[in-house]
Amino acid sequence: MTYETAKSRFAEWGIDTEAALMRLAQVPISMHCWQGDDVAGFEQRSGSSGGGIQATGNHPGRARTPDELRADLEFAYAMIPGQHRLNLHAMYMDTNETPERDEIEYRHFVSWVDWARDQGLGLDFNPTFFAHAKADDNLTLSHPDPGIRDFWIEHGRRTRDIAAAMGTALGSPAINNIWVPDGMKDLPIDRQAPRARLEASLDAMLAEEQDPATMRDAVESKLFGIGVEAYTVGSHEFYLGYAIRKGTLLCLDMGHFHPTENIADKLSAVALSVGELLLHVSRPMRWDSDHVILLNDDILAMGQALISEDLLGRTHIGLDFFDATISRTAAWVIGTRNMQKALLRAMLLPLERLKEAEETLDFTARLILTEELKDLPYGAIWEEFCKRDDRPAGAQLIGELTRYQTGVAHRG
Ligand SMILES: C[C@H](O)[C@H](O)[C@@H](O)C(=O)CO
Ligand SMILES: [Mn+2]
Repeated sequence: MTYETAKSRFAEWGIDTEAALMRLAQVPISMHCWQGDDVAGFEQRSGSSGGGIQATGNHPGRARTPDELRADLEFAYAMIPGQHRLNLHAMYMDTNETPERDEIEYRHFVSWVDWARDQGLGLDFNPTFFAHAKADDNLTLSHPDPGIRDFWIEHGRRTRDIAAAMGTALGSPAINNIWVPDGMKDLPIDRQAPRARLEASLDAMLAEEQDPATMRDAVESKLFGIGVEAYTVGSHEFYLGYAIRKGTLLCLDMGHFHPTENIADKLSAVALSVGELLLHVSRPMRWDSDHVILLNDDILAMGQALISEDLLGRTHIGLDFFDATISRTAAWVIGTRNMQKALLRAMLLPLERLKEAEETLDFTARLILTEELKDLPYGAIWEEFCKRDDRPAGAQLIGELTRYQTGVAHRG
């Protein structure tokens, strides 16, 4: 079906496809650097990923250097319509020096900033509280040893300064997202003390005021991780309360809740109490497995919540998945495009009509509408979106992804 035919099919429902295409082009997705190298990072002194997160698989083509990772990212962005962002972790420093985590400085990341500027990308940032000897107890900011807490507080402080410098350099605030792996394998006696220590450490880390035009703090909760099955210090209730009281962003990772919970449902609930949200869009399979996101019901619901509840303006969309059993570049491209497709579908809904049916309690009309709308030609609108930005779709995309993967397969 041609775009023009599809456009008139949508117009019959009062839907303006041109407005949707323009709107979608304005939505940046923050693509996570760690899908490109299985969360290994580029520190000379790094350890294993630890912290209960681990990429599984050994598909050829893992990026081994910052240059390889940037080349892979350039290819991936060239396959994705729109202008986007890169979400960088502190462990992805690009330097011949060997700074400890509590010694990192902006200059260790300046090559990323120069590259991002050239590529027209915004940057987001994260302290790395895992893959380090001082995180081996699975306790960092909540560790009972004040020396260990101070080490991580200093690391976190430095990442805020680096994020602010990145935001200043690129003219777009960097979201600095805090996730700590802290927890216990078996049942704790005192669940309160580590949480009180985590709160005090976060307060110390965030004490210096930063300009929100350059950087913003986010906190990411979690249910459990491998090795910390019994107790996570930074649980959802902990961080929800913290974000509300301290005015940080709240990060909702779709893999960090009980498997039957609907994460899209949480947006409108927490948005009444927190100003801005960060999403880690992911696909948990029975646990926080971080599978590449599909265009499935969960992602469609997330897109719909963002559009229908008008939350796009205060939600930063980041991705968090890592699969080492498939082409890593294809994983980025497929996942990011799926997020965009979910947003596009939501932008192509006749929302006023649907909301009116709901407001008047005409649930029959609402059901008829939602089901009939599923037959509209969304694919033709998406293809037009790709075409206008000179991005491939369908068989052409498959060819490009295969060609690139073949070219990087020789890497160890
Ligand atoms: C690498 C990220 O910081 C990490 O995936 C974190 O966001 C997370 O979700 C841990 O489970
Ligand atoms: Mn996450």
